[in-house]
Amino acid sequence: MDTPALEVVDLVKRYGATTAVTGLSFTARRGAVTALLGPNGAGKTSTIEICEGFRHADGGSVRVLGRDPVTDAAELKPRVGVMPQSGGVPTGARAAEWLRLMASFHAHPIDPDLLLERLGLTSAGRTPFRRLSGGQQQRLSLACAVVGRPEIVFLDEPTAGLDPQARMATWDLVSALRAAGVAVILTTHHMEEAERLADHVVIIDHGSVVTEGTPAELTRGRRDVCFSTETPIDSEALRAALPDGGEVTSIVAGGRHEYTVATHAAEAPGPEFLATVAAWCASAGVLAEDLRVRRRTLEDVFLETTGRELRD
Ligand SMILES: Nc1ncnc2c1ncn2[C@@H]1O[C@H](COP(=O)(O)OP(=O)(O)OP(=O)(O)O)[C@@H](O)[C@H]1O
Repeated sequence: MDTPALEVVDLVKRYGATTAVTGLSFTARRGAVTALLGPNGAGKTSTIEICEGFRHADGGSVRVLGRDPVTDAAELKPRVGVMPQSGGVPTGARAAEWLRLMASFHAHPIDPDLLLERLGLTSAGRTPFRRLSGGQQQRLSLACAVVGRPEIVFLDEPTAGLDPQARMATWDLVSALRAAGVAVILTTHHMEEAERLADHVVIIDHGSVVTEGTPAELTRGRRDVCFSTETPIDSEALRAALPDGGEVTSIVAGGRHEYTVATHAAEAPGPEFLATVAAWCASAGVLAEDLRVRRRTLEDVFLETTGRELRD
């Protein structure tokens, strides 16, 4: 079996009295995108920075391409791409010159001009880093991380604050890296990003893994029945009509009442559950518009596993 591109075992990181990472373990494959999801302060950046060799662990172990990120740093440097959350490029450096310089450190780099074009940065090539927009700075950092054709690349919130076009260009690049056999490790707060890009999702909270799997595995077997109405319904009466009790929640959006009906049964609601909801609506004279079975999303799973309270 292939050795994993990244292996994190029982990782611990403390900052004074704060334990940011508490026995965290996961692995990441080559040719796959592994997404680390977690609320603010969950320990994602600390974990990534230890993997990058920028921070020392207080316990556990990390192997990047089978090597130790601190003691084998020199050997790993040309094989590992790093896009930090911010910075990494001198403020006065012109975008294209800097990327060409980065490319010159590698034996078989991607053509820097091609990469600039791909990320929509060609016209900003002569602009010093500090004068680039936030989104352009981010894309240049991404270009620097991948120009050397790394075997593994760490992207810390690569699309935070990007407009939809720039986000799409970033997603395309991540998909191309994956197809080329690169192990992509990314942190993100965008559930859609994880759902679309990730082969493996690791949800982290309070410094350890709360659940992990493919997006399909994580959302499997979880479905709700949803519909909307012009006027409010008697939610309690609908709940009472459900075979297993179930749960009816509602929100008001755009002046409409949107209902979500979930089952408490272990298995996903089947055709009869949908029929029960439809039959109750008919008997109550409720026109259930947009009635559908909705697969639960990664965002639902994220909120279920990490809770709804706000973090510092
Ligand atoms: N250099 C530091 N000194 C002290 N505490 C730190 C330091 N870096 C991080 N922490 C603390 O460690 C915890 C984990 O932070 P970390 O940045 O790893 O989380 P995160 O999951 O990346 O969060 P975010 O999504 O907000 O980027 C937080 O409580 C944070 O305040």
